[in-house]
Amino acid sequence: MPRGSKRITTKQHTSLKPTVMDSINGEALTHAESRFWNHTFSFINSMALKCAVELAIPDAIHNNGNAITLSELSAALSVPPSRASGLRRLMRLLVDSGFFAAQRSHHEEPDEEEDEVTFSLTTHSSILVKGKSECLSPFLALMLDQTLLKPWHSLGTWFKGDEPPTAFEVAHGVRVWNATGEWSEFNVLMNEGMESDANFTNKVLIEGCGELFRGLGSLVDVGGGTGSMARAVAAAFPEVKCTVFDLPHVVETFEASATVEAVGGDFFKYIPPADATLLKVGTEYLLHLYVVTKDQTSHTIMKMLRASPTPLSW
Ligand SMILES: C[S@@+](CC[C@H](N)C(=O)[O-])C[C@H]1O[C@@H](n2cnc3c(N)ncnc32)[C@H](O)[C@@H]1O
Repeated sequence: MPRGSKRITTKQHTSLKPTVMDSINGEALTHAESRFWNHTFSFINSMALKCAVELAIPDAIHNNGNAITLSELSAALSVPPSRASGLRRLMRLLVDSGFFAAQRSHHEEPDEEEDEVTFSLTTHSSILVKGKSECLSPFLALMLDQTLLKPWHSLGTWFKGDEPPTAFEVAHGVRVWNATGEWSEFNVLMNEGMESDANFTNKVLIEGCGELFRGLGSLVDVGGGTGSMARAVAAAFPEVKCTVFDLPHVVETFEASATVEAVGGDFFKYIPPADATLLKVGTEYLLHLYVVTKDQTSHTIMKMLRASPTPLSW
């Protein structure tokens, strides 16, 4: 025994207070391990979906009449034969998570041994087909882009200091809304991602609160991004003059119309006056959509339960 070290006798050992570990039986340990594995590798689900969107798999299935075999898919995506088994595994994973459906069909050829699987879209993947107004692919591309994933790797460091205020700044040395101003590709990714998300909430906004907008002369959407919501309000209520208010680099390419214009500025310093102010705010688990009318009454249009990464990482 090395000098200085102390032998722990059986007696000493058994006299130690029982720990949680002592009381975990084999079955519970197996559960704990499988929970641990599932949690540790849950990023695979996000990355597999990201890959499917990058390869445009939902579009390939849609363009093929919503039924495609693996070999047809490989051909449509120009995936070389050496990657065919990888593509099969990717599809299997996404079938498991409900993004695609798989149906086996028996070949009529007698020498064909394997059943061929036909993949089709499910409701979950139908919202990833590009070209439709309700398509969340740009949102996924934004949220799973390296720029927004890097802050998650800095979360531990962020917790250990008071500064800077966000994990995004720990990772990149700049605030997220300054980054969109400095990195043009990230600005496009952000604006397209946010717009695709807004296209989803527009319907609720228009159908859910028509009465609120009736009689208004003007409305300003604060942090309105590319103006998807303002345009939706203006289309449904042409008598409401809508202003999109956002940072100058976000609205610089905005195409104004008779009822929608854009103003660039910093909402901490100034907000253009209007009969009503529209604000979309995300918290940890809720998306809030507010309209504040001239008499300072705040109307909550929508509260949608959904997880948001912003309070932790941006
Ligand atoms: C999370 S995005 C929401 C965009 C849009 N409202 C939507 O729902 O899709 C937040 C928006 O606020 C804008 N923003 C951030 N800081 C701002 C500031 N200080 N002044 C004006 N706009 C700002 C960003 O450029 C971005 O477009």
